[in-house]
Amino acid sequence: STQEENDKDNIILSHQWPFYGDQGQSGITTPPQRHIMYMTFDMTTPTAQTLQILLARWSAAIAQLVQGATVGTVEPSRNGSVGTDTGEAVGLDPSSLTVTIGLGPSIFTDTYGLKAKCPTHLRPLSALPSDNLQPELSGGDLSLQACADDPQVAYHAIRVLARIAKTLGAAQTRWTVMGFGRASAGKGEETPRNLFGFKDGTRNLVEKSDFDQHVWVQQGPAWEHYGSYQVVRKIKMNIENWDTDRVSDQNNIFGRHKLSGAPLSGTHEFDTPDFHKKNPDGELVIPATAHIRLAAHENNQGVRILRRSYNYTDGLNQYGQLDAGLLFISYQNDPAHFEQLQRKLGASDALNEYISHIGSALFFVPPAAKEGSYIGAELFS
Ligand SMILES: C=CC1=C(C)c2cc3[nH]c(cc4nc(cc5[nH]c(cc1n2)c(C)c5CCC(=O)O)C(CCC(=O)O)=C4C)c(C)c3C=C
Ligand SMILES: [Fe+2]
Repeated sequence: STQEENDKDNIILSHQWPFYGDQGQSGITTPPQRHIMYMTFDMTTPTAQTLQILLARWSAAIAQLVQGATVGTVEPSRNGSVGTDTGEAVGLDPSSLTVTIGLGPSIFTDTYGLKAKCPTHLRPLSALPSDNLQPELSGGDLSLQACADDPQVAYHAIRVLARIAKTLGAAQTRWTVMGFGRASAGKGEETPRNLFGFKDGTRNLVEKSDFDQHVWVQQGPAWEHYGSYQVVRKIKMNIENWDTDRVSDQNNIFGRHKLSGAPLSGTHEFDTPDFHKKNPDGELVIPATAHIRLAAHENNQGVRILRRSYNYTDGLNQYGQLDAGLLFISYQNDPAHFEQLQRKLGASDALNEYISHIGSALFFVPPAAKEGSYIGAELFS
């Protein structure tokens, strides 16, 4: 690659994103970093005050972490003391770290006196066709999405935040996924590939006007504005079977060409798909069951979602096959938008032969904290 490309890459890799702000939390419309450490938590306290302290401590810690700083002493001077920060990110730069906090439906119950504050559209996701969900990979009261260009920086962030939660007696870990090779592109980024070898994120949302229309909550109580709904699906991909399939068949499954990413109706990656085009035999060029036909906004009353997914691997399964897939994450201003798309995909997508949705959760991601405050502060006033 050219010197110019190297410079651009280095600038992106050493970036520092703000934690405090007036609009949405970082890690949503932020151009996807290379790695993710995603974790959910179950509350272990019935006390609203402990939840409040947890959100305040997490916020203060994240504000430090995104600057490449530790959350406290690594090597205390007093002999025999335990360090506050675990130390494995010392010497690594901020690496574009963002940590995004999500609140699950179960936070907004009488237990914490928060029933009346429940975000307008927050509730458990509906059961959807082709769901194969495992309870131990689903749900959670809180979520943390740490993304960074260095996996060790993302890992460290989650590790110290989980430790804070445990020390407070506030929350314990529930399920986690470590992901790599961002499977969606931000503005100006080249479209990356998922583990099926296809470009993923070609027709994703990248413009601010689209974020305002489809991603950020702009209605309802003022504190919800610039919040968003985070849908997470752990989707297992049957890689060995996929690899035995003819590429022409794979192209028909997505409705795009594998190498170029162009829609089957066009020649370049960013050509607009023509869903009406037929071949000389009168057959649809983008088949009726193609993934992009079923998911496109043109065929879904204009519904659009922001995808921010990552590839993951869990090593090998009990048969010695690759145990891997997509940690699908989407942001939208109403979870019903995701459900509308997945209801259709789950019923008819040709891709279903090769994938299985094994984990699922929904969280409300509150707006960013103002300097001096913390995420979710409005819940307690
Ligand atoms: C319910 C939402 C979606 C799920 C779940 C989903 C799973 C999934 N997708 C791929 C790979 C690709 N998806 C692509 C496009 C695409 N996918 C969704 C939604 C879901 N995908 C949308 C809304 C779109 C855009 C459709 C359009 O407007 O054209 C593509 C094509 C390239 C692109 O535009 O991103 C690929 C490839 C996998 C592998 C997967 C589950 C494992
Ligand atoms: Fe997709």
